[in-house]
Amino acid sequence: MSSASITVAVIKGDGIGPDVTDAATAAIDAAVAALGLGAVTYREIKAGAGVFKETGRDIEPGGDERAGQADAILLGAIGLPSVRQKDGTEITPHLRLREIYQLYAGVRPVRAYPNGPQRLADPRARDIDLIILRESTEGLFYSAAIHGRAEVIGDTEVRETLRITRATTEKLHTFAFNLARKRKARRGKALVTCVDKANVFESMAFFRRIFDEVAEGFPDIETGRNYVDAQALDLIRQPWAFDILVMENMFGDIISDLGGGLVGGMGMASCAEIGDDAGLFQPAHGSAPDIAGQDKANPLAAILSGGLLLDYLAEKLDRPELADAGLLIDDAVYRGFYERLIDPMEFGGTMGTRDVAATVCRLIGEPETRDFQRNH
Ligand SMILES: NC(=O)C1=CN([C@@H]2O[C@H](COP(=O)(O)OP(=O)(O)OC[C@H]3O[C@@H](n4cnc5c(N)ncnc54)[C@H](O)[C@@H]3O)[C@@H](O)[C@H]2O)C=CC1
Ligand SMILES: CC(C)CC(=O)C(=O)O
Ligand SMILES: [Mg+2]
Repeated sequence: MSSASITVAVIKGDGIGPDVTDAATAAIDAAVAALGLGAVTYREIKAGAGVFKETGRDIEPGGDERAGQADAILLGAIGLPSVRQKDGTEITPHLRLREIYQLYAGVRPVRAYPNGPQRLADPRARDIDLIILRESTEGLFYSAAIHGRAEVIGDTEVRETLRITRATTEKLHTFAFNLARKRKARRGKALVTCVDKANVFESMAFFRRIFDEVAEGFPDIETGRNYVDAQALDLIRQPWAFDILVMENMFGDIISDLGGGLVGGMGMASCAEIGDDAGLFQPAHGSAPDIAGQDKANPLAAILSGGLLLDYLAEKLDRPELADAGLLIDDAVYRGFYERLIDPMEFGGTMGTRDVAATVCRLIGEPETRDFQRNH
């Protein structure tokens, strides 16, 4: 078993970003320590609205490059509504990182835990376990990734481009079907639904056509097609009926917050952004300025993103034991809810950021946590 050091670039960012990032690194450390897998080296990179306010740059010099030199990138949250560019938009170096490293596959799990937070009264909502797969480099975010890409016509009109390319869309759908095969091996079933607006937009008809083409290569996986407006309805009406939802960038952004809300709130919304050579892991939520600095943020989205990071490194570094460390984080969160040991303030509970993080880390270190969810 290799115990070569793992290097993770850490961008804590703004608002609650630093607090939830500290929680994620603590959980990662606890998981690798529990399995005796050696140490993780963290290299911090300063970026965000705070840095922009101080220096006029959204990331420290050389930060974009150094982020890509690590084995993976861990990010908290970036942005403050009070800090804006001259064009009126916020500070978004993370969009640029997605573009530079072509992190096209935004994996955003939406999962209900037993005794965990619920927003739907229907008992079937206990079975929610789906993945929003959000294309993360193009779509309607293409103009936003790099400032100045929008077409500004004096003070009378602004045009943004919705870009769908065959190359990225083929990779995205292939990623979706490969993920479906992995989930089928574990759960016995898999369904990939293409979520689009192919009734109206040519770009979306193209997105769906490529979905159909890629699907032909995966006859073992069930497929579905849904318009995004109907999908929003279905996610409230019968979210348990879905498995992997693959969609354009902007749709994925919006549907992700709906997904977080379904299983409690944004503090449950983890995220992996994966490209061919790099991966960035961050909660799907923002910097939550309304609760920043009060120890109120739920760190579970960041902690679960840390689990996704370890799972990613298992494959990237060819160290399968790191996937066990990732599962240990997942098992600890599962056990924490199952045994009612985790009670975040986000859901009216008593536990602040540090308390939730400490509880998860303690559970990670207890032998009975191993394989907990598979035994329950
Ligand atoms: N990936 C990123 O770094 C993102 C950054 N942002 C930025 O964050 C700032 C705030 O944006 P908002 O639209 O308010 O979205 P937000 O996700 O920060 O907050 C939305 C709501 O969810 C709550 N919330 C979010 N995360 C939480 C957590 N971990 N625990 C408990 N409650 C949580 C907040 O208190 C707020 O009520 C903006 O500057 C925005 O641009 C927004 C989304 C993603
Ligand atoms: C740049 C971010 C503010 C976009 C966003 O909301 C997200 O990535 O989920
Ligand atoms: Mg978002």
